[in-house]
Amino acid sequence: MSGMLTELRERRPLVHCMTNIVVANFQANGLLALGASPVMADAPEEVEEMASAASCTVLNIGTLRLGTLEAMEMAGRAANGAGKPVVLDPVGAGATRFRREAVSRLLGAMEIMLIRCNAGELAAIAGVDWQASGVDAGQGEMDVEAVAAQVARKHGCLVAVTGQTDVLADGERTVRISGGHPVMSRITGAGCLLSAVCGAFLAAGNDPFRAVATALAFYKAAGGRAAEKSSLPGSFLPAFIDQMALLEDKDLTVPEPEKEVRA
Ligand SMILES: Nc1ncnc2c1ncn2[C@@H]1O[C@H](COP(=O)(O)OP(=O)(O)O)[C@@H](O)[C@H]1O
Ligand SMILES: Cc1ncsc1CCOP(=O)(O)O
Ligand SMILES: [Mg+2]
Repeated sequence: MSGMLTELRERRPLVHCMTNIVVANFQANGLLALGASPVMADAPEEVEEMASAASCTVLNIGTLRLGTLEAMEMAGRAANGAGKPVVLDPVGAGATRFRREAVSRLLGAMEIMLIRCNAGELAAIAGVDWQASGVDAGQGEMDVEAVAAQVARKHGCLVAVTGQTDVLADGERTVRISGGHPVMSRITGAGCLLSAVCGAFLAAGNDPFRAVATALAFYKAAGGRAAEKSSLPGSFLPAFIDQMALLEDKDLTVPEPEKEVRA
């Protein structure tokens, strides 16, 4: 039986990204290195057609404008109608009122399969008091696993919260994925590309929880291996892209989920 990474490369999913102006090129190159096929498209005139044709749609609010928010709602509904997974990356959700309201509009307008965020963005979505810092995780106190599970239950989706250790929750089960390297937080777009990588794995796998856990493990492994070549941000970047192309199923360890104990 072939593994999920092999399956993904054979299927070469078309990943429709509605993304920010900072990371579009990095996201496209990372998806290509992984073995997926990226397409960036956010014009309202074409997003429904693109989202229906693509294998998944990834919505990223990093440099959102009102017109794009409306186009994202159209794309998300079209993806839902075509049975394709939608991933939301709520970049900087806690930074401004516009971003908070955009996230709640998107969550209300469509079925989102996965929210992939950092701790600060999770806090903003859950309404937990937090010191936001632009698009970075910021500072605060929160039981990440409990809050991720709560958000997953509320919105009926998977929630992946990344950082030194990643947490994936579906409201019933939780998995923690360690590894990677701190240099991953010193390049821009690591989270944005990961959200798109999760979309590619969701499109390739039949079990969404397992697909996202595998995507997180893949990304941690690529980051860890690249950091062995260079842990300086500039030279880490190309090494990271290379490792995404080089990794194989046998290099991945995907931990088993734990059942949530609820009061
Ligand atoms: N201190 C760290 N140590 C190891 N891996 C990290 C660290 N910080 C971030 N990562 C990894 O970097 C990737 C992007 O996560 P993160 O930095 O949380 O996203 P974002 O860029 O959206 O804030 C994830 O794979 C995460 O596991
Ligand atoms: C710096 C910046 N500003 C708006 S979007 C963006 C990129 C954020 O990327 P990531 O969340 O992956 O670090
Ligand atoms: Mg981010």
